[in-house]
Amino acid sequence: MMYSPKIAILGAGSWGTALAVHLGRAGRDCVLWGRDPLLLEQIGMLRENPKYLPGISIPENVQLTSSLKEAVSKRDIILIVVPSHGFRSIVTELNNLMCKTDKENAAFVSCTKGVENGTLYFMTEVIEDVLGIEVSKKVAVLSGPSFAKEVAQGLPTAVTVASKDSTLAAQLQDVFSYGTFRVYTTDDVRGVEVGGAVKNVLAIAVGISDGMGLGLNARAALITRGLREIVRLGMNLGASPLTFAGLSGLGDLVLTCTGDLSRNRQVGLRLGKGEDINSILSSMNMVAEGVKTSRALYDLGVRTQTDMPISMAVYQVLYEGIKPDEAVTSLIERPLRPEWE
Ligand SMILES: NC(=O)C1=CN([C@@H]2O[C@H](COP(=O)(O)OP(=O)(O)OC[C@H]3O[C@@H](n4cnc5c(N)ncnc54)[C@H](O)[C@@H]3O)[C@@H](O)[C@H]2O)C=CC1
Ligand SMILES: O=C(CO)COP(=O)(O)O
Repeated sequence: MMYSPKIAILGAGSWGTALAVHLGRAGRDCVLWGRDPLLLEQIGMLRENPKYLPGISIPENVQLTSSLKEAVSKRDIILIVVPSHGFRSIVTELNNLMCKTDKENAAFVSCTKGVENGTLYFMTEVIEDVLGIEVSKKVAVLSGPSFAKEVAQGLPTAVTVASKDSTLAAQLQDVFSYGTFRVYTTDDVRGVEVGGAVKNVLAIAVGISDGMGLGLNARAALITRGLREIVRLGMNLGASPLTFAGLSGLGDLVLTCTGDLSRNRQVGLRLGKGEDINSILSSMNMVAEGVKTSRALYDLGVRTQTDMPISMAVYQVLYEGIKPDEAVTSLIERPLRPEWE
């Protein structure tokens, strides 16, 4: 019998809306939840999200609600697509409002890319911490190179679903794969989360370099040495190095560092041109995860004794008032070393 799950998508920003559009087109039973009732009402009237994904029509079969309780009642799959700083509060609300049976029956899928400040938890760890679910059983991650706008436009996209539960990973692969959207599976949950979180910080670094006009050689160097940082951290956290050559590693790193649709790259470009981080952030209506993640990554680097000079330089620019050109100089003047060690 065909697997026909009921899906809830929590977060009506650009990515949540794009996923709803995609799943709606695939004929899936899905409901999109957003915290802003007025926006949800507007989306319902226009059948598009004017704030986060204008110009893209949302299929009629996508249900809409601003009631979290209603969204997650009797759902088989719950996609969490809110920024990492709001992730814990949503999961805590779920924990409080879902009945035991609904909690036990649902699979929880993080579509968020970041690390929680303070705890330094990845999103599946936040889920486990709050819901007390063994990660191996009911948790998955969806990640990879996937600009919301392009997914919503139906352009070819390949992503990765990671879960320790191979049956769940295969079910999600089947649920999401439709049209030009291809899904691969892996059991390396932590590796996929590391790649998705760190690439946002590195995209800020590449944006800074490009914004300063440092050229294509510098861009390639930052991406390649940045990948080295992802691999080092990932391996210190028990991930498989192979994961970082995949879609959620190199794939998303290249996309975010070079694609102008990236909000993180845009933050970097503007920093590189001399703008102040506070004025950049106050002008944006969307999240650039790398800004908050760079702080958590700094702490994670210290805790795991991982050498991550590019990520650290981004942290210094964002939080310690170091000027972009000083950060570049300090990277270039580092002691010379073998490429692999
Ligand atoms: N936009 C993209 O192309 C992609 C984004 N992602 C990831 O998806 C996550 C969400 O990003 P976007 O949808 O792009 O962000 P966005 O900035 O477009 O929208 C964020 C949404 O979350 C809501 N929100 C913010 N704080 C919240 C909270 N505390 N509780 C509940 N809702 C809250 C906002 O109202 C908004 O609806 C991020 O981790 C991002 O890295 C992943 C792949 C692609
Ligand atoms: O994660 C993304 C694409 O895979 C989106 O990147 P930004 O958050 O930088 O826009």
